[in-house]
Amino acid sequence: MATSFSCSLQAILRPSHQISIALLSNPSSPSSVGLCSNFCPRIPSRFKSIPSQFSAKSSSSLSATPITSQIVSDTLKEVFPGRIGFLGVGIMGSPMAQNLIKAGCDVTVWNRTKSKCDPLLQIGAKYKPSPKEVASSCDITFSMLADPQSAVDVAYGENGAASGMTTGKGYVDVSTVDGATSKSIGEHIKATGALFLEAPVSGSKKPAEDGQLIFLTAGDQSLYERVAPLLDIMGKSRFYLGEVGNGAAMKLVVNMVMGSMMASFSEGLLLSEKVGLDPNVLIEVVSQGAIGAPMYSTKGPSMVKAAYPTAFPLKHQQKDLRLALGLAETVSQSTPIAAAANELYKVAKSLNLGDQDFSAVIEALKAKLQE
Ligand SMILES: NC(=O)C1=CN([C@@H]2O[C@H](COP(=O)(O)OP(=O)(O)OC[C@H]3O[C@@H](n4cnc5c(N)ncnc54)[C@H](OP(=O)(O)O)[C@@H]3O)[C@@H](O)[C@H]2O)C=CC1
Ligand SMILES: O=CC(=O)O
Repeated sequence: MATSFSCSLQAILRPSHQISIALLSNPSSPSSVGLCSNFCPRIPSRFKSIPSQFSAKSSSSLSATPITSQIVSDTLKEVFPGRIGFLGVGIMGSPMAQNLIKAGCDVTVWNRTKSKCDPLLQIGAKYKPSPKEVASSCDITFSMLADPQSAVDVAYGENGAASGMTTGKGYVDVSTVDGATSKSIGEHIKATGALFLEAPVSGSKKPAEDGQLIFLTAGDQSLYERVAPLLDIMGKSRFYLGEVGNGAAMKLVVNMVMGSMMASFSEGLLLSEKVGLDPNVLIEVVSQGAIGAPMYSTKGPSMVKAAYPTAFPLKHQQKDLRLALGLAETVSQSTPIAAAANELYKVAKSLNLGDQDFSAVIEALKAKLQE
């Protein structure tokens, strides 16, 4: 109970931080300042991380009244008085739905493989046997699917979400897909009278568990504002990028860079070893310098041990590179580095590494070196 209360408190304060910061930093109320620094340590940094020109944070409904669990739950009802559906509870969808449930939201889940819903049902989620039934019983439905085909099937295939959508409802697709797929899903949703937002996320399994994702949204702005408190439960920042397709494009460009970085890092690890250096020292040097990225220090040590515990499946990284190359094609931009990286991920997939973490791309390089 204590855990779920503090989780709710943090989640509820986050969407409303502009006013809560003002109230809690009142010099006449030093104990309130203590409460803020104890319970919302991430507020200052997340505040900075949301570029004001892109964000449309909702205003606060919090008051200076001492916070009790009843007030927290009332506040949640005020910032989001609705039922939430979640379609697809794989590596990402599961912790995202879990954070909504822990924050006190009324969440109904569906997954193609039903057993993956069980841990969520145990902590209070409801279950419906099809995307259609989830959408018809919820106000807002999120989907987190593997790829364009599954996103389409779940959105407007047989018994898809669109067949349960009506005016007043909203569909938020957080899967990583290409812009054309997203637009097609948006058109089918809007044809029902409902609203559509694409909102792919940057950040992997751990950021999803920690509620630290970055949402790259585009589409209906009123829906964006309506779901902002929910995005703030699951993420640390959110960007509103305008027309449907822009969120997908931003996500693909980011993951194109990430895939190339991982391939290049793999090459460096293998070269360092070959010339007699300790690759663990290379990881340390890279991490301390200007090219340091959390990805290198978190994944590097296990890569040296040839272990690839899955956070971001390699097959999804290859899908993102493929889609990014398609995006570049639409504007006739040459992307030779991403194209070379994509070839490596394809080799890794042919070595049956698709379900391993994308850092397993190093195995494709090892195989090439042995040729
Ligand atoms: N993992 C990561 O670090 C990140 C992933 N992403 C993106 O998020 C999305 C989900 O990724 P992740 O959770 O890692 O992947 P998973 O492979 O763990 O989950 C994929 C989900 O899609 C479902 N699915 C796949 N095919 C179908 C289908 N034909 N019909 C219905 N459902 C289907 C799966 O159902 P089932 O359980 O039955 O297989 C599962 O729920 C992807 O687009 C990925 O690129 C974005 C940011 C980070
Ligand atoms: O899409 C993957 C990620 O880490 O972001």
